Amino acid sequence: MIEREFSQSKLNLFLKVTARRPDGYHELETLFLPLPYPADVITVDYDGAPGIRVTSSLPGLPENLENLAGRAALAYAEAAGILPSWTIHIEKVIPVAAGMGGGSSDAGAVLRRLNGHFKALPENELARLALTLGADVPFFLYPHVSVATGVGEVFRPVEGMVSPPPLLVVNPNFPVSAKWAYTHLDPARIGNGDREKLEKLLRGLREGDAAMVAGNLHNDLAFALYEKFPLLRMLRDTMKEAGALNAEITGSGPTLYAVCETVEIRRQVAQRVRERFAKETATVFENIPLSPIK
Ligand SMILES: C[C@](O)(CO)[C@H](O)COP(=O)(O)OP(=O)(O)OC[C@H]1O[C@@H](n2ccc(N)nc2=O)[C@H](O)[C@@H]1O
Ligand SMILES: Nc1ncnc2c1ncn2[C@@H]1O[C@H](COP(=O)(O)OP(=O)(O)OP(=O)(O)O)[C@@H](O)[C@H]1O
Repeated sequence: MIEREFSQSKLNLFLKVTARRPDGYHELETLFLPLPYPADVITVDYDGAPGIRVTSSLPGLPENLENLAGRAALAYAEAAGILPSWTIHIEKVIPVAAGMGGGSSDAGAVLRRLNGHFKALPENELARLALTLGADVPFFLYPHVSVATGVGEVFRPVEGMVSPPPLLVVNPNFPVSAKWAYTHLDPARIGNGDREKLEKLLRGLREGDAAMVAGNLHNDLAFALYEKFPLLRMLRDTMKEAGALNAEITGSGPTLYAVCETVEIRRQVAQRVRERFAKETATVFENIPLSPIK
């Protein structure tokens, strides 16, 4: 038997680092927006030889238990007391080490599918397991627009529908690890604040007010990235000059997203990026669905 599961990506439209914990991890307040595109597709074949195998469409991506999806499957089998005979394949579309949560999303999708299939673990146990795999994994168990605190695992759902403005995602084709981004965070930025910005951002999303969304984006991890990689400043400035209301880095980067007033402006911005940057330098994801998200 083969089952399929979608593995969405995410943007952090707001990311404030509020504290550094003794174990080196950081506490944050972040607004997660799940994106149905780009997304990976995961298939789980339950009828293979004993063991867990993970393959992917992307040459060079870690396989088997070195892949986060494989580690998720093993953690599930152990916690549920199941002898696995699973072959997992990842059709990789989400850029890797991009700040879009790709590996975390695959891991979350595997946990969701396996528990949908076996129904062996209660939700709180599944959430606990997810967190052992990475800070972003709990969000990807059931991706929904939410404000997260803790290390990203305590959720306050955003009430009602949100209507995100037209968004354009641009991935500069080089990787940045989350560890690098957190290590290079200026300690002076750590602390509470910008609450008002987050509230305005949420209001902008609920009211479908693109300018209010664009004016209240925030990412504490972005500053070091702009300083280290001038290409990111060039991409951001190009998108703004081409008509985007604003552009910012998501999560630990280096992917940027632009907030546009209309789909027509988004098209112009995408075209300008494609003209100015070779496709080897930047991948443009333009067709991000616009429908309201619950
Ligand atoms: C930047 C975000 O994507 C925002 O959603 C996440 O905070 C990163 O989550 P992630 O990639 O799942 O992170 P993990 O794989 O758990 O951790 C990778 C590294 O990032 C740093 N890290 C991660 C999450 C966090 N809240 N504080 C941290 O300091 C740690 O140095 C850790 O060693
Ligand atoms: N299924 C997977 N998909 C992507 N990367 C994976 C996967 N499994 C293991 N990895 C490894 O994990 C590292 C981080 O990749 P990932 O795409 O998850 O980063 P990211 O987009 O920055 O995630 P986040 O936003 O959660 O920090 C890469 O070096 C990659 O080799």
